[in-house]
Amino acid sequence: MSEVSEPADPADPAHPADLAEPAVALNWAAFGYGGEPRVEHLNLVVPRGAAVALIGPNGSGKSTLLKGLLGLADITSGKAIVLGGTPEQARRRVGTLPQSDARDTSLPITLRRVVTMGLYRNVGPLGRIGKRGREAVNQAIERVGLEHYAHRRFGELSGGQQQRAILARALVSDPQLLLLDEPFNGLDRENREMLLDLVRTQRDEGRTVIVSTHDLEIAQRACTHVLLLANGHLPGQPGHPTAFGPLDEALTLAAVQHAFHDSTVELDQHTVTTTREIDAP
Ligand SMILES: Nc1ncnc2c1ncn2[C@@H]1O[C@H](COP(=O)(O)OP(=O)(O)OP(=O)(O)O)[C@@H](O)[C@H]1O
Repeated sequence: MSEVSEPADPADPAHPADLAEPAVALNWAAFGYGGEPRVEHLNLVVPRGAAVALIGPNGSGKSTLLKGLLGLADITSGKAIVLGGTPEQARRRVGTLPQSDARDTSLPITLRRVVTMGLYRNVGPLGRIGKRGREAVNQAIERVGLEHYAHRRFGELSGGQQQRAILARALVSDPQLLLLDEPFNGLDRENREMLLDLVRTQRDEGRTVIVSTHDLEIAQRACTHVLLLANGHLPGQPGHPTAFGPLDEALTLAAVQHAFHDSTVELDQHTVTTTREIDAP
């Protein structure tokens, strides 16, 4: 016989009633800039604890979708619910790793300071980071294996270490949703394995991860779901989804070929690779 539980308190963010809500629900949503959609026709529900691989060719709107979920790109039509509210309301509970080219490595600050910045949205840059905050910073740095580098200047770290530091900054506030924009770009094998492991751990701990990538092996090894985006058929048209669902149902060769309609798609054992015809020798 199953147990009868207490009624849910919807005001308690850690309560199961809150966790039963999807992490993201998009209802014919479109996101873009200056009122112009760059990705559209998004109709999907991401359950809590899912890890979604966001895959599509250049320009299909992966970054725009991630920015839209943070309230940093316009919602030009439809509706977007993130962690039960608007993207702006959810932002404090979302951790982000922007694309590496959006990173300023010239700032003369330590890795520890970079990670501490992940708490500013809760306390503000002039707010006091108490003992708990300092412990959270230590834990986030340890989690990405950089405890011996905490006092190094951020700009002196290798690309992979910088990526880990930004990841620690995303994790330090214990976010319920992680949005990672091409975090595997330029990583060597060791950093890549560490990041794959971290995505799996986040998911196992009940957090939701949406990770954009060009690498289908990452989807296959770390994710539960896949969202495939395609470019519009004419230049300048917004991107749109071609498949969304659990990985074993949605990540098929046909669906990938559909998304990358201007590329050659090959299936090699467990790995699917795409080559743009324009780039092929
Ligand atoms: N800030 C912006 N203002 C106006 N248009 C933008 C802006 N950022 C991106 N775009 C346009 O939106 C479209 C989608 O770009 P987006 O960066 O979201 O695609 P993507 O799938 O992430 O591409 P990539 O794989 O190259 O990172 C592109 O046509 C791009 O030129």
